[in-house]
Amino acid sequence: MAKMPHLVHWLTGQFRETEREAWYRRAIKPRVRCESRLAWMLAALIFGMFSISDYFYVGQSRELYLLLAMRVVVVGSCLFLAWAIGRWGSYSQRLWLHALPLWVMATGIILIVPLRPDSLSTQMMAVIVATMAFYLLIPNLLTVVAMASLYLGIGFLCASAIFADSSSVDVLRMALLLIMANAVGFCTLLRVERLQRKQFAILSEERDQNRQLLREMAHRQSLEGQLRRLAERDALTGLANRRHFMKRAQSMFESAREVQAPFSLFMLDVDHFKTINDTWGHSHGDRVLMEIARVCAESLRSHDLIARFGGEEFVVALPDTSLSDALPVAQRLHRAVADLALPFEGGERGAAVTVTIGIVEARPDEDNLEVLIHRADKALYVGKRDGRDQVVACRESQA
Ligand SMILES: Nc1nc2c(ncn2[C@@H]2O[C@H](COP(=O)(O)OP(=O)(O)OP(=O)(O)O)[C@@H](O)[C@H]2O)c(=O)[nH]1
Repeated sequence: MAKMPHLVHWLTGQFRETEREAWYRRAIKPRVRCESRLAWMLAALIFGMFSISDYFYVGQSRELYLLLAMRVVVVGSCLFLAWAIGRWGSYSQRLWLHALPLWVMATGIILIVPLRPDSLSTQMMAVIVATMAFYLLIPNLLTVVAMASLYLGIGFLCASAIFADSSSVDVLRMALLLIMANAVGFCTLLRVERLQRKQFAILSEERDQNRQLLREMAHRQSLEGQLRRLAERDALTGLANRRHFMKRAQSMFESAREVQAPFSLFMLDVDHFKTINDTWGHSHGDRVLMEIARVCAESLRSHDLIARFGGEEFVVALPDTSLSDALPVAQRLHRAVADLALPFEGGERGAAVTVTIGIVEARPDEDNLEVLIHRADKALYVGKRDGRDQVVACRESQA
């Protein structure tokens, strides 16, 4: 958890780190734009409405027209600036745009003193309300508001002394009231600024932790996936391994039995693989196995299952396939392997590799996958015994 007391400046209420402060201001930009626009529209409306009291104080005179002209300029400027803030106010880059209406409004309030010197007490109240509104109603940075409020207070006191002939005691009384209003507004806004930033810091930290957590979860899931694949795959050929084959083939076999669909299986064994190893080396033998795995996998349908059963032996499960349909598939694999041209180290073309395949179809009463594999093995043995390089189907009579 971040150390909050050191995070925010005690006097300005801003983050000490400029990067973080800029990030915060960017984050609250839309809200500030919207609230500022509404607040300035409201402030301009109220300031404009005081034209009614102008009429009662000064009557139809030159001062009234001057007051009306000044109010129109201030209201118009504030409305224009409210629109500009809504459109361009960024709060982090164009701070002056947010400060400008404060200074315009403050100038308008100060200018009332020479034009309506008789209503100083009402104006004093208006200044206090305006000061509080600067601090609490219109979103702005504390430093910006404090400067504008200082300008309003000093300007008003000076105007009162010069144009309303206020005594020094009255000016002092008004100065104390303004100091009080400023102190209350400053402390309240400082508290709000600090609280909002602390809240933002906590939220960002939580968001960072969540993101980190999500990253870790994704990493963990991908590791689990990798581990699962490693546990299910044969490291050399990338095909399913024996254990995974038994699990999946069993469920395929059971599904086929449930709907009484045909189910075939064949065992494929590389001929004279020992000789290949002994003649060309173990790594060439590995390449032969990988190539056979590749061509076999490419020749099968997506819902067939091929696995390396062990050594140079492969097994294929063919759901929804009868023996008569499995036979051409096995012959296709047999041909594809025979057509393989496996170059040796140095580019020399290798001798043809052949395979023997034993095929079997599950009987309707058969419910044991191991027995089915055993029968396919027997057909394979027959093929090996009869000279290899062939496809042998296990007929009922051979079972
Ligand atoms: N290169 C390589 N050889 C392997 C691998 N697994 C098993 N072998 C070898 O495969 C050979 C299998 O030999 P055998 O069981 O006698 O079979 P074969 O020579 O193919 O003879 P037949 O099957 O009767 O045609 C052995 O020499 C094993 O060492 C492997 O992953 N890579």
